[in-house]
Amino acid sequence: MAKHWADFQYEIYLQGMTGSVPRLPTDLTRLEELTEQRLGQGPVGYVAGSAGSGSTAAANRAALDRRRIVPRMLRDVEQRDLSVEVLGRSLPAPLALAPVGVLSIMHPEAEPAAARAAAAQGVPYILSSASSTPMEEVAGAMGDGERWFQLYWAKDREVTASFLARAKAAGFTALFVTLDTPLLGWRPRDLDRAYLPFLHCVGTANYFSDPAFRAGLAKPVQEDPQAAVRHFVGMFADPAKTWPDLAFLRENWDGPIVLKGVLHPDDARRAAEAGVDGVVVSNHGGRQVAGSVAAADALPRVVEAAGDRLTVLFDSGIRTGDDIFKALALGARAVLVGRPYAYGLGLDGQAGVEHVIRCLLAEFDLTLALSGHSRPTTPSADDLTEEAR
Ligand SMILES: Cc1cc2nc3c(=O)[nH]c(=O)nc-3n(C[C@H](O)[C@H](O)[C@H](O)COP(=O)(O)O)c2cc1C
Ligand SMILES: CC(C)CC(=O)C(=O)O
Repeated sequence: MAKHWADFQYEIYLQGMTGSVPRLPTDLTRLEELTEQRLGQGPVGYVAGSAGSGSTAAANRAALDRRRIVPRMLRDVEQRDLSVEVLGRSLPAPLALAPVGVLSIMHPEAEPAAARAAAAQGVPYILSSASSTPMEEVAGAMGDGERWFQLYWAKDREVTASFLARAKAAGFTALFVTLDTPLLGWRPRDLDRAYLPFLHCVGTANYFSDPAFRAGLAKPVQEDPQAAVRHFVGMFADPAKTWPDLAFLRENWDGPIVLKGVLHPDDARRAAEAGVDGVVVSNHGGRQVAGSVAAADALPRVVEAAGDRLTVLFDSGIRTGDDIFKALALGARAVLVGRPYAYGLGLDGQAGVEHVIRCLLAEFDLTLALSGHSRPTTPSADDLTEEAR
């Protein structure tokens, strides 16, 4: 019989017969608290935090919780295949690791450890351009793993061009352009501690090692790290960009381009007209617009607008296997997960990230089967019911 992701469940029980239990909880919602106990409030506040009073992050969860699965019976779910095609690649399951910057605040092995975990489990890793490690080093850690690159679209054209050229040379195939962060959102949890993580990784980070970025500094990074961070904050994103500017990226990137942070169906239509390949329906895990629509509530309308012109991915609030099922039933091809793997990294390095991937996919595999499906492409709105708000 084919190996299923759900086999992880019995692997755990069978190891229990020799007295061993998992090092981390299998309910991933417990990881935040454990990470805070281990690493303290500054780093975990940054990762866990969100915009304003946290209403968008809460709405993301509520929109997924409000939708309930209506399981179907007697549909032969013995042989299951979780693979999906995304951006011309066959993925072993509908999951990728979301771009999460500055991971050295979680663990000294940072992005390379997360990337190795993704590669070991066959899941794509989307490297943040705000990585605390130069992209070439992360790529070198990944072996054959699927490498996707996330771009903050800098004010400075030379910096953007340098990032695209470096990403291409390092073997990254798809480009995820994040649109929802032309400015940093209002994040009280970080503001109250005056905690901005970039000073903590100024010596190593991807930006600070970039030749085009360094060319814009009056003094070397090591001589004046605060000035380097100030320069970064002023140029990493560009609030003046508009849709026609996308032509520059299309001309300078050969592979698939995906726009991350689309919530309105008209923006999905514009994305299709601009000739990009996909969108991520996302509100950045609730970190940007306080009071924003919940990502899962925005998903069906974007899927409808995209039709078959765009691949629609989803993130913001995925914590369990049933969340993945619901996102697919609402029309997403695959999902990204952010904070849970950052906590896994903080608690147990590469092994912690692998644990998070395996738990999510084992639970998803079981949810799929127990709901009457054997393929991730078959759940639909018909499998869900929506409870009153
Ligand atoms: C600490 C942290 C850093 C992030 N850094 C980036 C980033 O550099 N680029 C980006 O596009 N998104 C970034 N995101 C957003 C994630 O890619 C993703 O959209 C979000 O985490 C999904 O929500 P979830 O954490 O609830 O899974 C970051 C999120 C967190 C929590
Ligand atoms: C603003 C970025 C540099 C990092 C990010 O995307 C985030 O903290 O959500």
